Amino acid sequence: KNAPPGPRGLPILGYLPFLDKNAHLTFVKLGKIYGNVFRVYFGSRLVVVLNDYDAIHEAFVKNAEIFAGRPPDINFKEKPEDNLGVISNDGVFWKQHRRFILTNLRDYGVGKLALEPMLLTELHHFIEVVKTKNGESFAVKQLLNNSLTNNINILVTGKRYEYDDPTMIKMLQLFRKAEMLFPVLTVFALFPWLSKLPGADIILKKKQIKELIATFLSIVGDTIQQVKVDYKDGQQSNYIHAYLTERLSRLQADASDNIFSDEALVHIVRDLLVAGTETTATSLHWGLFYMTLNPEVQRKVQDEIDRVIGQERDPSYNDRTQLPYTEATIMEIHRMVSLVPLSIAHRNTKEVFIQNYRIPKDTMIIPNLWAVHRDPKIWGDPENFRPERFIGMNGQVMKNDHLIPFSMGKRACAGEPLARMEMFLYFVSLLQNFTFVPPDGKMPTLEYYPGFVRRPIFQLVCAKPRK
Ligand code: HEM
Repeated sequence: KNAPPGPRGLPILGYLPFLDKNAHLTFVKLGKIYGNVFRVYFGSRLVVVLNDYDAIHEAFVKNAEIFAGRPPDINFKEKPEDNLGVISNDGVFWKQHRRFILTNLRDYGVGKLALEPMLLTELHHFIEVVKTKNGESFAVKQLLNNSLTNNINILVTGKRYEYDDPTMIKMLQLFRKAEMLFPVLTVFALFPWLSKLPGADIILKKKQIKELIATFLSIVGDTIQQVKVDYKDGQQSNYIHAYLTERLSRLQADASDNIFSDEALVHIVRDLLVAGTETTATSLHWGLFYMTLNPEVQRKVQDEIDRVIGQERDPSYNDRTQLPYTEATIMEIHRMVSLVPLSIAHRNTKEVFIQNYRIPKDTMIIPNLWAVHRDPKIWGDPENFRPERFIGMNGQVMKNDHLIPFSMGKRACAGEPLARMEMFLYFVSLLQNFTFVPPDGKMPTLEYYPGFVRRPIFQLVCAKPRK
C-alpha cells in the first residue's frame, strides 16, 4: 500500500536486464515516467530511487537519522569481519568512527589555513613534474594520483612518498587495478547476490577483486606497523597515532570497549586512502578537459588569477573570495562531472514516508545526484558548461543548494573540506602555471567508463607553460 510506482521487471532478475551500463541514465528516463520517487527490483531486492533534489533532501536531510544506514552487503563483503570500514558500515561503529575522522581532519587544519603549507609543498612537487613534460602531451591521471595520495597519506600515516618510491608505485598499481575493476565492483555494490551465482568467479572477476582487496589491506597493514614503531603514548601527530591514543584511552575507561580496534584501523585507513585519492584526482582530470574544451573560460580564470595572485605568489585558500569566476568554474566542473552519479547506496532503518510514498524499513535507497545536476528545472541549460550560472548580479559567487557532488545529510562525504581545498589550490596553481590546449591537436572527448565513479576514457592533456 502506498508503495512508490515503478516498472515491472522479469521474474528473478527484476529490472536488472533493462539497466543501461550507466544506471543513472536509465533512472533519469524512469523518473520521467514514474516521478521522482520510484522503485525498481534488482533481482528480488526492492530499491527506491530518489531522482530529484526535493526527494533526496526530504530523505537525507529532513529524515537524516533514518536514512543514515547502509545496505549490509554493498561493499563486496563475504564475512562480517570484512565490514570494518567507515564507508560501508552504519550504527554505533560508523557514528563513532565518522565523528573521530571529522574531528581529526579538522584538528589537522583541513578546511583551514593551517593545512595549506603541507598541501603547497606537495603541490610544488607536482607542478615541477608537470613542467618536465615541456608542453608535450602526457597522461596526467597517474601524476594526479601520486600527488593526491600523498596528501591523504601525510594526514593519515604521516608519510609522504617520492613518486618513484616502491610503496608509492605499488599503491598506484593497486589504484589502477581498482579502476579497471570499478565496473564489476559497481555490479557487486548494486547486486551483491550476483556474487553467489555460479560463474561469478570468472565472468564477474570475483577472484581478482578478492585478491585486490587482500593486497590493499596487507599494504595498509604493513604501513600501520611501520607508523606504530615511532608511536609514543598520547601522540596525535597523524590519524593512526591519534587512533591508537583514542583506543588506549577508551580501554582505560572501559576494558570491554572494542569499537576502536587494530582490525578496524586497517579497514578505515584503507577507506580514507581510496576515497581520498581517486575522487579528487579524477575531478581535477575532468576539470583540465573542460578547460581544454572551453578556452574562453580558461582565459577568464587565468586573467582573474593573474589580477589577484599574479604569476609568482602561491595561491592561498583565502584567495577564493577574491576569485569568484574561478570558484564558479570549479562549481561548474563539479556539476558537469557529477563524479559519483549515484552516490553510495543508503538504507532506511525505519519505515518512513517520502513524498507520501511508503518506504519499508531496510530498503536500498539510491540518490541520483546526476539527475539533480542535469535537471533543466533547476539549471535551465544543464548540458552547457557555463560557470556564469554561479555568479550573482554583484559579480560575487552565488551558491546554489542544488549543487550536491558530496551528497547531503549525515552521510555526506567526510572528506569534503579536504577535497574543496585540494580542488581550489591545484586548479588555481595549474592554470597559473600552464594553459591547457588540445593534446596532439585532438579535443578530449567526454566519454567515460561505467562504474560508481565517472572516469574519463580520454587520458591525455597538454600543459603549455605560461612563463
Ligand atoms: C571531489 C572529491 C570528492 C567527491 C566528489 C566525493 C563524493 C563523495 C560522495 C558522493 C560520498 C557518498 C555520500 C553518501 O553516502 O551520501 C562520499 C563519501 C565519503 N567520502 Fe568523499 N568525495 C570526494 C573526496 C573525498 C576525500 C578527499 C576524502 C578523504 C578523506 C573522502 C572521504 C569520504 C568518506 C570517508 C566517505 C564515506 C562517508 C560515510 O559513509 O559516512 N572523499 N564522498
